[in-house]
Parts: sequence; C-alpha cells; structure tokens
Amino acid sequence: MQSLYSAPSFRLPIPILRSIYGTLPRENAFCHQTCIRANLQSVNLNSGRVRATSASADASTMSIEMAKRDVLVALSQIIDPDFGTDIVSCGFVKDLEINGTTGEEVSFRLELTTPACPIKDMFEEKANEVVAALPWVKKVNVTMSAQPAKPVFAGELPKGLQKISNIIAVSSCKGGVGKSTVAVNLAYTLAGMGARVGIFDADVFGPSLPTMVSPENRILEMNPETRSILPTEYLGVKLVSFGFAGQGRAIMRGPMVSGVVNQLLTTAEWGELDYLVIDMPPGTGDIHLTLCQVAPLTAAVIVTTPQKLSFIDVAKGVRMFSKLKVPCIAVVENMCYFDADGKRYFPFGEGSGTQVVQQFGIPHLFDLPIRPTLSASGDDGMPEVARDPQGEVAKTFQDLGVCVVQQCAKIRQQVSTAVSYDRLRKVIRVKVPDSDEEFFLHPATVRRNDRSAQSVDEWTGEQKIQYGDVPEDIEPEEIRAMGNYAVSITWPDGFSQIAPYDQLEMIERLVDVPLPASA
Ligand SMILES: Nc1ncnc2c1ncn2[C@@H]1O[C@H](COP(=O)(O)OP(=O)(O)OP(=O)(O)O)[C@@H](O)[C@H]1O
Repeated sequence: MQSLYSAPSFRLPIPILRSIYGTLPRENAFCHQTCIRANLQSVNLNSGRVRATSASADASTMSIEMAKRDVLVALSQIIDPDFGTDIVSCGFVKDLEINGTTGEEVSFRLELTTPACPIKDMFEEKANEVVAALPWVKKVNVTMSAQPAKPVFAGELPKGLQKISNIIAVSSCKGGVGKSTVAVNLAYTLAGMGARVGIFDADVFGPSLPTMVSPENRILEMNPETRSILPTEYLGVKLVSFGFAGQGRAIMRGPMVSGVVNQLLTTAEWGELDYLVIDMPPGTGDIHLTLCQVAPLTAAVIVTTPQKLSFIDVAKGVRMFSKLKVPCIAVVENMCYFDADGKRYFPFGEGSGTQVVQQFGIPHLFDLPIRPTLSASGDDGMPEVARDPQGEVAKTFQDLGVCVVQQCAKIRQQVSTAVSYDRLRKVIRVKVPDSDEEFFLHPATVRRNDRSAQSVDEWTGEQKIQYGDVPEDIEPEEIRAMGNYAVSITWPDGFSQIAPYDQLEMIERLVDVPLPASA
C-alpha cells in the first residue's frame, strides 16, 4: 500500500486537510508542498491518537489555500502551445474559489488574451477534466473570458488607436492581386472567431471596401462634440474608408493623401478592437511609411499571385516591412489554380509563394484558388466567408485567421521579452530580433543616452543631464515594449525613457559580463 508520505499531497480531500490542520500547532501549518508531506506523515503515524478538534479560522484558510494550490498544480498540466508555457504561468487562471459546504466545489475563470483564441474550447475542456480528476472535487465551474492585451504604451498613440490590441496590415506591391479580397475576408473570419474587428481601407485613389461590403449607412458620420469620425458597420465589423466619406475617388497629391489617411485612421472612434485590419494601398510609397509611423502595426500579411513578376514585387514589400520592423507573418498566394473537368490547372505557374516563404523565412503560406464566387461576393457586397462559412474558401481563411491570432500573440510576447533587465548581472539584456544573438548594456549608460527633451535641449542640442547626474548603480524599475520599435524604461526617480531599438543597438555594449560568484 502506498504510504501517505509518498502519495502526492495534493490528492487529499479538503475535509481531511481541514481536520489535519485543525490538530496541528499553527507554526506547523506550512504551505510549502514538501513540508505538507512531512506533516501528513506525522499525522498518519499518530492517527490513532489525533482527533480533529473544531477547525480554527486560520487552519481553514490554510486548507483553502492548499486546495487552491492543488487546483493550480492540476491546471499547470495544460500547456499553451503558442507560448510553450502552462496556463497558470501564462496568468490565465483568475478568480479561483473553493466553495461548497465541504469545499468540494471549484470555480475559476480562464482569461485568454484574445476572444478569437482558436483553442479556447480545448482549454475549457481540459481545465474541467484535470480539476475534476482531483479526488476531493465534486463540481467544477469554469467560465471563459478574454482580456485582450492592451496596446503597448497606449498613452503615446493617437486617441483613436488607443484601444486597439492588434493592427494587421494586408499588403501587396502590385494592384489587382486580391489584397482587398483577402483583407475583407480575413477581417470577417476573425469576427466569426469571436473577435471585435475593424477594417480600415487605406486606399483613397481606389477604395474597394464600399463595393465589398454593404452597410446600411454608407456615409461616415462625424461626432460634433469630439469631432471624431464614427465608423460605419456591417455584420458587426467596423468600417472606415475614404469611399464612405461621400467624396468618391480622390484626386490628390502625395502629401495630401498621407494627411487624409492619417486623419481618417486616427480620428475614427474605433473603440475597443481586438484586430484592426488595414487594407493597404498597393506599392511601397509615402503612404505606407505614414501608416507605419502613425499606427503600431503588429504584423503584415502579404498577398501575391503566382507570376514571377509578383515575386519581385513581394520582395520589395517584405523588405519595406522589415525596415519598419513589422514582421510579415503570412503570404497568401491568390488565384493559384482552378479546377475544371476533374483536373487542376495552374494558369499563372507555380512556386512563387513557396519562393517567398523560403527566401524571406515567412512561416506560413496560404493558397487561394480562382473562384467565380469569390469575385461575385466581392462585387455584391457580402464577403465570401460570411456568405458560405462552411465552404472551401472559408476554410482557407479560417486557417489564415488562426495563423494571425497565434502569430500576433507570439509577437506580443517576443516584443515584451526582447529587452529585459537581468537582475543577477545588473545589466540590460537586448535580444536581437530573429536571431539567438543578444548583448548587454550598462543601465547607467542607457539612461545617459536618453535623447528626450528632458535630457537634451531640443533647440540647442545641449546636454541637460550631466554624466554625474546618473548614479553608476542605477537600476531600471520596469521595461515595457512600445509597439515593435522601442521600449519604455521606468527609472526609480519616476522618469520614463523611451528607447528605440535602433538607439539601443548604437549604445556601447558590455563584454564578458560574468555572473556574480554566488549565482
Ligand atoms: N481568388 C479569386 N478568384 C476570383 N476572383 C478574385 C479572386 N481574388 C480576387 N478576385 C477578384 O479580383 C478583383 C481584384 O481583387 P481585389 O480588389 O481584392 O484586388 P486588390 O489587390 O485589392 O486591387 P487594388 O489594388 O485595385 O485595390 C476583384 O474583382 C475580386 O473580386
């Protein structure tokens, strides 16, 4: 028979734990697991003589803490495949409570970072299963919720963008390859997965959105008090396009276009969104730079067609996003093939998408066939994925949607760990994106290199903070990611330094940083 000592302590029912702790002196009511085991053994040995007295308030609190610990241990068996970490470490478990007359009912909430999480049902099912498997548990109440990640450094963003968690650019370098078709269907797929979604049509010369969707209200309204634009809506997705501004197509010069796009995007009252999909205009011009500067793009999806010429253009687009530090997460190769007479035809050749994926290391490739229904649904204002949610095209978009959700979550996590403070070595550790390389910076040097108005006179360039003003042993209190391009470092004096990655790369590095002898 297995001894109590070797039995995992978290397998004990709450009532037993209560009676045990009720008999133990207070200082023995440890909560560390190994200590609990030792206590259980001694109780077991003495079980003939130990009689449960009425449980003290402290002991019963402790039992509840123990029970919670059991539950957390059980839940930590569930791994989030995207983060490679268990759901307890990810911080998903909230409001854990032990109820019921004898403490056999467990309630908790799993709070995910996106309502569109493709595996939320699996999480719910597994959580129920592992907690119900605890021998003392009679009832499990799991509720699911989502608390989308707050946009990093929301306060620095234009007001209209402050509550948007992820911004996805759908881009192509050539016109007419199906970029708007992909942007619109991707947006409605994400909405179908439970996310709050908006579409921004950034093409003022040839806006496609008004043709591809049919909202009742086809003119954007202005909130007279806040002077902000109210997006129109169709099937639950918020929409802003110059085509809904009552102006038709624009005849404008470059700088005017950037201004209009900037204003439309940032003054729209988007409200809380999980994903804003931006249908970029074709090419790699000024407008792209404006958009990337104004909006912290989380990721880009590139749309192309199989021709060789498209490949050359796509390469330009990938390079542009790479310079702007926006990760390209997927390539959609549109109009790949069509099926007729039981055969598959590839009218534009094959392999261009695969080449993009291989050459630029973009991890995901999605093929879309030529489909008359896709064209027809684009023309009559009902996205194909909404019209035929079970169809083949919708399945491909579902895969793309899952990819976007997972990659965005990963990107946010990577960004937040790209720059961190190593307390043991007392150095700022910077990981170089897309490589295993990392380097170390001396915190005081980072602080001394601040280029903000607090440290350097904007007009004269004169240094306001002197070398000696920064203590040699200064340590950052917090480092947080700011979009994809910078981190915000909070120092003990309350100063918040914004350090772009480019700037960090230029700062003198520490070499041969040893670990302290005690570590
Ligand atoms: N896979 C497809 N099968 C059939 N028709 C398609 C497919 N993809 C796109 N189309 C059609 O091709 C036309 C161009 O598509 P779309 O407007 O999405 O391209 P675009 O790249 O956004 O163009 P622009 O650069 O003009 O904005 C549309 O009529 C659309 O319905």
